[in-house]
Amino acid sequence: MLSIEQLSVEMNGRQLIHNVTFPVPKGHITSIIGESGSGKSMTVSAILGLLPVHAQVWGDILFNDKNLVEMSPKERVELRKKHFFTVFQDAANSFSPSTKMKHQLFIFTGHKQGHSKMEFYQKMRVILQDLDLTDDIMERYPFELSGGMLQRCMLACALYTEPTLLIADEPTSALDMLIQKDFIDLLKKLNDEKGTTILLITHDLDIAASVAHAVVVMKKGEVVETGQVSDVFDKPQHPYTKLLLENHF
Ligand SMILES: Nc1ncnc2c1ncn2[C@@H]1O[C@H](COP(=O)(O)OP(=O)(O)OP(=O)(O)O)[C@@H](O)[C@H]1O
Repeated sequence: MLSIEQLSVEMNGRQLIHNVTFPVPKGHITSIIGESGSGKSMTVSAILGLLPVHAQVWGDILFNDKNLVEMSPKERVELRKKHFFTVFQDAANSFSPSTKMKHQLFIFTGHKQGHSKMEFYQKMRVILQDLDLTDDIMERYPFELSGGMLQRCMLACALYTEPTLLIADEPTSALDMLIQKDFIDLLKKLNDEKGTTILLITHDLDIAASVAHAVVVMKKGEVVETGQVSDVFDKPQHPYTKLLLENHF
């Protein structure tokens, strides 16, 4: 599905990502973990083609055997629209404050897929219900909804569009503990029921342990360890992973 190979990123003469290699297998949840500044978000920006124009990138980002690094910006936007869906830390920033949710949800989903408004309403209503969101949120503005509700709206878009790859970058960091668990359960459900491949970026080891199949441990722009969650968490090999786990559990 997605394979990151020998990826390096340099900005302003500083190498921020060093020869990063890891797979994101189809149908699995892969979690990138590591402390703040370890390069998790930078790696995601490289995958999404959202690095600043002055960034230099080496290596390969292979998606279904196509190398994203070699694509034109236009081809990358097309591929991203068609196959990827991204949930960021603060959903409030993903929605425009002055537009009702129904218009924004339509733009993120039905419009992208060429559906009529009627088709969109029919499909979205069922999805919202499934996520314990009532219809009336469609008539609300983002500021009238809680952070948890907005994150669920983002997931509703993912459920609607059924992306090949869902990238969730610290999706629960802005949510309180109880809602975090609900959201993670929903991610798990999306993976279990739809087989959606998920790349989950989190600094929260409990979350990675509870939901991911595989983990990628990053430190200072490098991958220090990768493997199945049970292997890495039960028998960490790298001293940095051991330290992370010791300081956590
Ligand atoms: N736009 C930028 N220009 C230059 N350096 C940057 C930029 N964004 C991030 N960095 C640097 O790149 C390195 C990796 O940062 P990154 O944001 O990827 O870390 P992270 O693991 O996602 O951390 P966090 O969990 O705090 O978001 C850090 O040293 C950071 O200071």
